[in-house]
Amino acid sequence: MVVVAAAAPLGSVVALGQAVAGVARGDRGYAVGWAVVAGACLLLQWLGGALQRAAATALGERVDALLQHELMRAVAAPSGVRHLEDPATAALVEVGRDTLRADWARPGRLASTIGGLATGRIILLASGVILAGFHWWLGVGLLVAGVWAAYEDRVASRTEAGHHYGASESARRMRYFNDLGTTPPAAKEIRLFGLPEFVVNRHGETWAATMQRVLTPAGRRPLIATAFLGVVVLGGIVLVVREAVAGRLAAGPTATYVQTFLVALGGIQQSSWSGLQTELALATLDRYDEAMRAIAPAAAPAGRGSKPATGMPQREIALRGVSFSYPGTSREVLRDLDLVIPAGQSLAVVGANGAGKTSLVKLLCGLYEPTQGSVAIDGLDLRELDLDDWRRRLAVVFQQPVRLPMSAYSNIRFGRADASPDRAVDRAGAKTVVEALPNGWDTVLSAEFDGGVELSGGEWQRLGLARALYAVQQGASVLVLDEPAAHLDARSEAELYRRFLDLTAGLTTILISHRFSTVRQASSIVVLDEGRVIEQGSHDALLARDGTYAHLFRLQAARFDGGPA
Ligand SMILES: Nc1ncnc2c1ncn2[C@@H]1O[C@H](COP(=O)(O)OP(=O)(O)OP(=O)(O)O)[C@@H](O)[C@H]1O
Repeated sequence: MVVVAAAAPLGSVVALGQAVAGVARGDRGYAVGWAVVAGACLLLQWLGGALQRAAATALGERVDALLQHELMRAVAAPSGVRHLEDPATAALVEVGRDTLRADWARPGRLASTIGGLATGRIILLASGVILAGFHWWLGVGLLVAGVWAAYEDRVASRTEAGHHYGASESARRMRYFNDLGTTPPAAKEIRLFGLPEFVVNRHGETWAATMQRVLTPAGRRPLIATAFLGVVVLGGIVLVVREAVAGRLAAGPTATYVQTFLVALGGIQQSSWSGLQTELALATLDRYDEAMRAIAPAAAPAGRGSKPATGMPQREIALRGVSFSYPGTSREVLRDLDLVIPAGQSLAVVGANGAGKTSLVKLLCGLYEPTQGSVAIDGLDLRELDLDDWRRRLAVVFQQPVRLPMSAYSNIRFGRADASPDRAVDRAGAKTVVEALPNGWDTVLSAEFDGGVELSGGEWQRLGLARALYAVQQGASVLVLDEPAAHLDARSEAELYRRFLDLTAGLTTILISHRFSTVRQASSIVVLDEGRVIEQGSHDALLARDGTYAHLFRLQAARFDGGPA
């Protein structure tokens, strides 16, 4: 198709030259015949172009989708989330992901840009050969001018691609301000705090700063190359016309040579545009490779375990000497922490904001590994266990349960085997939520989709609890509840407390909560302070000890009773 795309315009030039020669000679048949050939060439050029575009689009879309999938797979492969929080890797992944979507830099464009580049180059070469038939040095001159212009274009394109990536940090900031100003999540606060103007201005300032770098003035060399090309083309045309006027060149070849200059210019322009797009797409591929290389080590950490976690925990979950810092930070959020959670019992974890409660749960789920010490299940280090198998034993409700923009049923089932969700929903107190959905279990839980609905924070939390109880129904035996009542209304919260022992019976339960009315029902309670266990015992034992727990408990009780307990 590339050859057709290049040959057709040149064929029409030669054919038109012959047609003009026929007209000059008064040979009607000859002229009409070649005019038809020229028309056929132009038609072929149009048809070839359309086919080439269609094929390139189909191929390009496939290439882009494949790259997207590979990137998603690579990002999802690591069993932990550490790689997503390393700023350098996260930035690379984001650049890779964004540019795979950005129309101007999609690698799939290579399918058409390489074709355009090749077509332009063939046209230039063939034009040089045709013009060499007039004067060999004119053909060579055109080739030299075209190659030089193409080279300068390529250098400029590379610089431009570099600028685009160099500016990716500010591009991200621009998108952030754009989202702040135009999407629902921030809309309320932005207006209430009188910030719309501020957001628009910050977007504008970031744009101006970015453009200052991107739109650098062209150097002198590209200008000289363009001027040289102009001299060759204009000078060549003048020369051809002068020879014709002097009677040394017939009408046919005159028409052919003049048109050849114009077709050659079109070819150079096509190479130039396709070259820029090619450089941008290649730069995206470079970034993509870099991102894939950066994630690769996280996907296969040395010595990842494979021992089955079937039936675990039978005895206990034990954290021994555990210290932990988040990637890229030096602050220890857990410090030399020792904690044993007996199987089949409930443990409540309390402590001030930022004490490390959720971080402890993340270690338990194997989302991060301790910086020091170990998390062991029935005496086996978590690093030796098959993590997927261990996670099937867990039913976790995080503070903000993930909200899938899918059916209510998918939100409950969440990767587990098919079964009736009714019992789990009933036990979680989420029955009224599901009953109110317009399409029942099939209702999509996002207003962004047709027929979808938006749930409140409390309704999502009840579904989150139902999701966890469904997982228990499917074989999970460790229930982790991180602030399960934070968004619940007073009645739902009271109901949850009332049924806490029923919901957690026989399960190893870890409950994180600031609400002492739930906490007190756990078999054992630990108080965390700055990443350490400072108190542990039953509710009564901790009250009798009259330490931090007793103090916090009385403080909360006083709020409800209207005076100190
Ligand atoms: N992804 C993260 N990267 C860096 N630091 C983090 C990250 N997540 C949490 N932290 C820090 O770790 C500390 C402990 O956080 P954690 O979420 O474990 O506290 P918490 O006890 O659950 O608090 P809360 O009661 O407010 O939920 C906090 O100081 C927090 O800033």
